[in-house]
Amino acid sequence: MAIITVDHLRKTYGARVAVEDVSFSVEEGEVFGIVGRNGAGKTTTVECVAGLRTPTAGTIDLDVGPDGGAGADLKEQVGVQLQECSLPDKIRVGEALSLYASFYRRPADWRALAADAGLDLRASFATLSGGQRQRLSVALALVGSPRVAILDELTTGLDPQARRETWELVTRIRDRGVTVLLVTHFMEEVERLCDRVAVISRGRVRAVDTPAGLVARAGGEQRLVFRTERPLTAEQVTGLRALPEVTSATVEGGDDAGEVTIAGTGDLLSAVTAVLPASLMRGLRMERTTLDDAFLALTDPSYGPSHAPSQEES
Ligand SMILES: Nc1ncnc2c1ncn2[C@@H]1O[C@H](COP(=O)(O)OP(=O)(O)OP(=O)(O)O)[C@@H](O)[C@H]1O
Repeated sequence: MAIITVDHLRKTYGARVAVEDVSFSVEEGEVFGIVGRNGAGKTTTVECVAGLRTPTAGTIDLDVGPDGGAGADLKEQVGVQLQECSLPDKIRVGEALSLYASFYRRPADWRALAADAGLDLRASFATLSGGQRQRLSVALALVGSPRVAILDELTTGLDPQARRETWELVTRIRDRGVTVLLVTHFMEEVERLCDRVAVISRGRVRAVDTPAGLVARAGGEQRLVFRTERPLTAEQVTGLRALPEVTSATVEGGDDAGEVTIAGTGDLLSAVTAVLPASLMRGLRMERTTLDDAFLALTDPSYGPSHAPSQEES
């Protein structure tokens, strides 16, 4: 069942079109990723979903409460962690959480949230590391017991250990049944956390799929690259190209130094070694299409931070 349905969302800031035409739906209980280059319109999209910005056109349906996710109910049912978590330096973790809890009719057990996020209730905000601040911002987003958590660029700037701890926290949130809308730049994060993902480029959705589905769309191909001691014979090349697993076989140079690249699908290595003994191959390596390749193929490199606005509008 879809808990969020975004239909032909458009958002402009004055003459600037931040989101041109975005549609997707998020199923209850999934981690749904929004990925795109800088300035693609990700934050604007999730801010519209959170009710923090008013769409210029299009609709957003949230199936989160008896009144369809409007007004006070929306604020209670959607927890938001936006890019920067900023609190007064001297406020303690426990004070921040209990203050936020007081805003809600049905607050979560904030002590348990802090424990789950590995936070010391007595620590002041100024003393927290980047990872601890991000985990505090997630705990603050969850303090109203929302059914949907929106997490925007949660792990940007974190070291690998802090990033992993934050990923584990997101996994636990999902395991508790909270639907997660996750904005990210990191394909590794998408692979680890997201059930499905929308790729946004220039304010439009280019694809909505599982991470594996996106890789498959980009070809999902494997490449075997190696050199041979002796040049391949014409029969060997013809035999390789005739294999059903092989989509192309190219030989560069054609002499002893020639590099052979065989692209294909399925059990490519077994198929190729049945025609060409592995003992003939030198420096064999296998390359695969990655989620990074898929992301780059789906997004437009000419759009980026250089399109930043000269002034803030709302
Ligand atoms: N308040 C605003 N006023 C004017 N323009 C804005 C405003 N907020 C965003 N924009 C512009 O709208 C476009 C989309 O911005 P948005 O922040 O949604 O992109 P993003 O994909 O989240 O980017 P990033 O990954 O850099 O955070 C950009 O060109 C941005 O400069």
